Amino acid sequence: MPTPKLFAQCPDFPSTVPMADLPVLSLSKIGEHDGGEEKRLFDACREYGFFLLDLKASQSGDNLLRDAEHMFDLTAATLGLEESELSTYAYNPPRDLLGYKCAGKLRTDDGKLDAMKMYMLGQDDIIGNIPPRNNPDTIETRRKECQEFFRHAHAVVAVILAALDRQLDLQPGTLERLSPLDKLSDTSLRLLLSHPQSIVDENRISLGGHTDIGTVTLLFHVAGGLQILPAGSENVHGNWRYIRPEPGCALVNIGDTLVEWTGGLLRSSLHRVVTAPGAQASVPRQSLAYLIRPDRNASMRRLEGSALIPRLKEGEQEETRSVSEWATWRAQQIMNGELKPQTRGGNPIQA
Ligand SMILES: O=C(O)CCC(=O)C(=O)O
Ligand SMILES: [Fe+2]
Repeated sequence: MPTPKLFAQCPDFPSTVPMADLPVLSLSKIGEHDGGEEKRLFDACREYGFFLLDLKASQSGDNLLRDAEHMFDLTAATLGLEESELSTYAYNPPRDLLGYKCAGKLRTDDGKLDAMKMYMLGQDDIIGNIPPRNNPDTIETRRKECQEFFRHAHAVVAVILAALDRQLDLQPGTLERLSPLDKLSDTSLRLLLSHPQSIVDENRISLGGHTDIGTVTLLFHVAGGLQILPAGSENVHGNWRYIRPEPGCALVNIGDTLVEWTGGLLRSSLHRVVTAPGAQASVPRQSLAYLIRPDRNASMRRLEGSALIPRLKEGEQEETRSVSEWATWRAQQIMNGELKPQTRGGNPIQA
């Protein structure tokens, strides 16, 4: 992502590192219900759980690119504040995931500590579904810009969800109705920053391997470093593939909730962030993740009304928890080390 302006400020992504071969799909074509483009989207969501979304040549895409650029400025201003000020907004996991997370709070796959500073902005706070939370002035003075980002990002995700409804043979509007902008949810915008190292270790994991818990994530990045583990590959350094950031594109990935809802048809892939490759390692790395979570009271039960989504097999238990109960349970299991995140779903469609 975002615009050529930000890419011009970053050294080139090297062509010599192993890369994931993700398709680039056009938001404008998906918005016009182009059957071929929608099929490619569906295939990518099942094979990789990831694709690049070209936002150019679309009014809603252009709006979002402009907003994302504003959010890059906001990230630099917010995460550039003194640690002593940021720590007064510290997040409080697993109960409250909004606010500031300093680097070194999380354990990565190799047992070391992460290197990612983050600030999480809640959609409910920014849109006004709840009374305003207390955020640093860098954010409070830009509430309007943040609102624009949330609204435009939500509109772009709605186009993807509508295409998934059609491909999954669901009633029109099914997926969007489960994640409305005006209902309480844990949808958030994560502002991320990692600083360059004085001595570069290209294998340093700045954010450990994970899958996203929600439905869909839109990611905006300029410097590389994000990697995905191809399905079926063992989790060793040599198997991870870099994703090359592309100007004018957002990276889209499927989260665990959509794997549950589709009985494992769609895939959520393990991903992580390492040192940005080549000369990019020398610059601060910023990114933005818009993480969509459904209405808190929605059910995690498999979606009904689609002939493609498999029914429960003998002995399989129906998931009856709500979205928020399931998320708390899963986060707790991961924190206790009882569950190791891994790629899920991508199961073949039963004839
Ligand atoms: O910074 C990135 O490129 C990825 C961030 C990410 O995966 C997340 O916030 O869930
Ligand atoms: Fe992620």
